Amino acid sequence: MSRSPSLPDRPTLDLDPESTPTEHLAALEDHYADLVDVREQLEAQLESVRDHREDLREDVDRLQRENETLKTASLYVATVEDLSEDGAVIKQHGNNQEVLTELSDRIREDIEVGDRVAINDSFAVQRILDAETDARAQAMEVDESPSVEYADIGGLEEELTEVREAVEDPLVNPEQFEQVGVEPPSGVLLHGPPGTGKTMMAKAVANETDATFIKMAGSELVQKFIGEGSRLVRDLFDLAEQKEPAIVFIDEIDAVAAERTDSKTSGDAEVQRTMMQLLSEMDGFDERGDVRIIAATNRFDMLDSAILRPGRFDRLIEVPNPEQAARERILEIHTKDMNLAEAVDYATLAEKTEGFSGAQLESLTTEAGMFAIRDGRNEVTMQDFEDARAKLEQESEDGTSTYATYLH
Ligand SMILES: Nc1ncnc2c1ncn2[C@@H]1O[C@H](COP(=O)(O)OP(=O)(O)OP(=O)(O)O)[C@@H](O)[C@H]1O
Repeated sequence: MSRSPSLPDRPTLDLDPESTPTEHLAALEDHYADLVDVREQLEAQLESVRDHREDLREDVDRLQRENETLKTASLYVATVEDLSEDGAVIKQHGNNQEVLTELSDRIREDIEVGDRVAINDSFAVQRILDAETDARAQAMEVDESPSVEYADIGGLEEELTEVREAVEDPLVNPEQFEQVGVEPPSGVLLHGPPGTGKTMMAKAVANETDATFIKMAGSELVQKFIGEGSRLVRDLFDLAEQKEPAIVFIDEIDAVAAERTDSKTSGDAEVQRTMMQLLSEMDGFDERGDVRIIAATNRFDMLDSAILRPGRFDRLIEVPNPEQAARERILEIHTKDMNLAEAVDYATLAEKTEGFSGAQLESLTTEAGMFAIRDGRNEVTMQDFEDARAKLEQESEDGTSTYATYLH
């Protein structure tokens, strides 16, 4: 709010040249008195503006402190059950404790019955949270029928066979496992550098088994509020059960399943709780029906061994960067709709792209196409691929490429 006090009028001095010296002096004295008066008014205004500035400073300090507390303290989540003159009746998630709590003016303006709110240790409402459905929709990607096919994946034949055995067979042919008397593997963990086709494989299996693909990034499970991460894990598995057959894909699982360090911060404990929820969902998996779970990580070395125990992620599949033949195949897949000059040779291109991931090879083909377009041609030449490679390597050296560390 801006406050601009109006300034007093500036006194003027009109001396009559005809006046006597006595009148002259009287006029000057009057003028002096006016000036003193204005000065007093201005000083009073200055004082009040200073007071106002002090008030504002105090407000800023208080808000900063509140902000800090909000950022650092662990908060609990509750639902607003009722609103009255006295405040709000809220029910805390997890223990279902009902409490009547007063509301600050700021919160009172916006709060409604049914809202999810963040509360502190003294049950004071700190924030109104986004609607649950939004949080859920944001955190999960649901694809009823992904379009990736096995044929779209270059290389990774053995890896794909393993994934299919562990995920597809139990969905398509469960009797086989019953007849032989073995439990199908619970969870499959794909590990390897970024952009090597882990997500693609999970999507392709979902497509080929007519299962719904439900993806959640591990980083989404690391939530600010106590109980929220575990709640999302429960939501994830409940949704999978509703949509069965379904494939649950948890990307970046290391975000919740990294080996604990010595730190005992509350954030760490919360991540630990989320992981325990994930493990317990997996342990109770048999009753879940046709739901299979695939997880992926680029940081296998960091994982907590609890997650790798039998009955959990007990099928580990490494997904490496592609070898020569696989690189040729990936280039072929990603150029199948491109108009290539005759001289474009996959084997030579594959030789020159050692160390590239599938995702980088895909960027290479797109970049090569862009060079042709910029040059006004409708045919992509070997030189375009060479220019594209130079550009990607340059970006990798400058650190502007997402895959920088994987380029040699
Ligand atoms: N083996 C492959 N065959 C064909 N295309 C591939 C292959 N690997 C990666 N790609 C291309 O790269 C894109 C990214 O791959 P994907 O998302 O499957 O990688 P990811 O291993 O899951 O990576 P991240 O670990 O970064 O999540 C794919 O959409 C695809 O176009």
